[in-house]
Amino acid sequence: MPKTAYVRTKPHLNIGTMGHVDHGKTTLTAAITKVLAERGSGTFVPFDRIDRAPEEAARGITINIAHVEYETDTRHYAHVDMPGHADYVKNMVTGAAQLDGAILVVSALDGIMPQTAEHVLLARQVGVDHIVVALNKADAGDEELTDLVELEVRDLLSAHGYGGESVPVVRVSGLKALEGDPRWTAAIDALLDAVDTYVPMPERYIDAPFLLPVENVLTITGRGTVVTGAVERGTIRVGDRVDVLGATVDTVVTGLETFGKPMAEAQAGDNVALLLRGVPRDAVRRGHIVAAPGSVVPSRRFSAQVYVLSSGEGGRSTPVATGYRPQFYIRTADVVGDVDLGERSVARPGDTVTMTVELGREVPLEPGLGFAIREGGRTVGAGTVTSVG
Ligand SMILES: Nc1nc2c(ncn2[C@@H]2O[C@H](COP(=O)(O)OP(=O)(O)OP(=O)(O)O)[C@@H](O)[C@H]2O)c(=O)[nH]1
Ligand SMILES: [Mg+2]
Repeated sequence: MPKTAYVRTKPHLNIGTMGHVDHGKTTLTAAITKVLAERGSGTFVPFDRIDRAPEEAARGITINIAHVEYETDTRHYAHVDMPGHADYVKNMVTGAAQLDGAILVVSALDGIMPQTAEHVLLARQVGVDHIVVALNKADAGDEELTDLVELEVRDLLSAHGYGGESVPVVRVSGLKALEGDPRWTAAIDALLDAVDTYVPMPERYIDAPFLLPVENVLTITGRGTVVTGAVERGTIRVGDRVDVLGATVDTVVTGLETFGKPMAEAQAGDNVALLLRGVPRDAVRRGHIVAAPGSVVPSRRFSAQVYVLSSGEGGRSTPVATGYRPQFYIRTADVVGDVDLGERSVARPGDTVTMTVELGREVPLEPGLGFAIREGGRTVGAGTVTSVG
């Protein structure tokens, strides 16, 4: 049976749930899909379908299972549920998830915990400009305590430049909404209204040459290799030629889908799967870039402005010096790089410094591109490319 095509009737945005382990991100994600499915504008995705490794669900030409899609009255959303897992935090810090807004989930029972603060800090650094707060587990929380947690969250957001007084804070219960309790399904509606109205539609660079950072690679027997990811800029159609940088091949897009539905044209902001003609499965990896032919030139050397996280923010407790060799997370790529701090030669935690970096391999770079610096599984710095070469 032919699949129903994706029809673009509403603006598309990418959002996600973030927050401390066990505060209820996945339960809330499932509850959102359930409430919207009952409204007739989406498919219910149960908890155990969201909360499993992408590899296990890599079936057909489809999107990374960490994403779910749904529609409100005014918008189409791709929603990525970010477990406290380091790999997903990594997606967030490199901007691979390309979040236009985020739902910060805070348990009303526990209040702000270390990852609540870490995620707010990272969101700020990667340019997520709008956060809506879900004070979850409000069914089990004491009202006065919940008021205190709300104050605490608003303060945290203000401290990171989010204007805590004006950020919508909605008291929800993912668990009770999943059970169909009308008081709490109404709270999910209120949360979605807050997202619809508070997170503005971002500018999309639809006219720029096509670029997609590869997040995941799959094989479909008999059809070929599929890459998935969010389109960073431009548009693409079946039959278009593309370069795969990293794999250094040129090929043709022979299939195009979003959330399992074929589409005629994908554009900046869309989460898509591209079927590539004649590209061997092991030639393409996460971190490679699919781009309009000749539109980007990869390089190894760049200068950047970098903020070195303080130990209180989860960063290092000791300075870094010229010769430091951490991992650079640039788009979906993870590349080792040699740091040169020039005359300054050392940078202490909490400092903002300029540096030049020599990467271990070439990647497409451009001024303004954000990246994270990680070492031993934790984020130690965040920066922006200022010049290339
Ligand atoms: N009382 C109550 N419990 C909840 C609610 N939402 C989630 N829980 C419980 O909290 C626990 C954690 O929920 P998850 O949804 O797995 O939390 P998470 O934030 O996705 O956790 P990680 O992905 O591991 O970071 C589970 O036992 C849920 O049943 C809620 O609204 N009320
Ligand atoms: Mg979870």
